Amino acid sequence: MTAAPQVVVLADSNSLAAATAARLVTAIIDAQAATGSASVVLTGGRTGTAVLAQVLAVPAKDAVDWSRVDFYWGDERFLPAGDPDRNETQAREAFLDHLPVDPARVHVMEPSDGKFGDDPDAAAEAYARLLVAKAPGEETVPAFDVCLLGVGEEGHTASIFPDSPAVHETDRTVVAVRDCPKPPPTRVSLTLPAIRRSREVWLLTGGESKADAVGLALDGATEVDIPAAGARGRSRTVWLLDKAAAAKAPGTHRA
Ligand SMILES: O=C1O[C@H](COP(=O)(O)O)[C@@H](O)[C@H](O)[C@H]1O
Repeated sequence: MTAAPQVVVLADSNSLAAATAARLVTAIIDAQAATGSASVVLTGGRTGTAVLAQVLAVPAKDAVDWSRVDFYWGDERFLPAGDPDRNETQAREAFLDHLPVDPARVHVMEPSDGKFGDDPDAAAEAYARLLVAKAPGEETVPAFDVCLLGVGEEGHTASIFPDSPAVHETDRTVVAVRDCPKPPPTRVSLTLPAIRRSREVWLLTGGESKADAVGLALDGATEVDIPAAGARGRSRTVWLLDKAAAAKAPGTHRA
C-alpha cells in the first residue's frame, strides 16, 4: 500500500530549496526522536543538490545528530570517484562535507574505478546486498524515512527512464542502467519497488521544462511512460514544486 501524491507549490526555485531543506531537517529530527536514527535517500540533479546545500542554512540542523543518519543514493552516474558529475561528489560538496556525519553511514554506490571496476552490474548487485544487510528481518530494502528524488524533463526519476528495462523491473532492487538518453549513459539506480519501500517519497523539481512531466505524472500517466508517477512512499508521497514546474499540475495548493 502506498500513499497518493500530495502537491506543495513554492513561489520559485530558491523558496523550493529552502522550504524543502527545512522539511528535511524536521523529518530527520522526528525520525531520530522516534527511533534514535534516521535514513535518507539522496538525489542528484539541480533541485536536489540545491536542497542539500540549503540544509546548511536551516537553524534547526543543529538539533540533528548527524552521526546517526544513514545516507543512501537513489541513483548514481557511473563515473570515476570524485568526478564532478557524480551525485555523490555533488552531495558531499553541497552538505555532507560540512556536517559531522559518520562516514560509515554514508552508503555510496561504487564508482567506475572502484572495487568492481567498470562493471555497473557488479556495482548494482553490491548495492542491493548492502540494502539487504541494512534491512530489517526478511526485508530486502530498509524502510527509508525520506527518499528524495528528482524528476527529469521526460519524466525519469532516479535513473529510471521511460519505457526502459529499469522501469519494467519488478524483482531486483538495484539495477545497472545503460544507454540513458541523458548523459552520462551508464548509471546505477534503485528500482521503483525499492523506492516504494520508503516511508516518505519526496519528488523535487523546478522550472518550466518540467511542467509537462509533472502534469502528466499527477494526471494519471503510467509509470512506464512517466517513471516519476510510480515513485510513492508507504506513508506519504509529496511533490515539492516551484510555480513553473507546477503550471500543468492538477489540484495544487500553495505552501
Ligand atoms: O541525472 C539525474 O537527473 C535527475 C534530475 O536532475 P535535474 O537537474 O533535472 O533536477 C536527478 O533526479 C537524478 O538523481 C540524476 O542522476
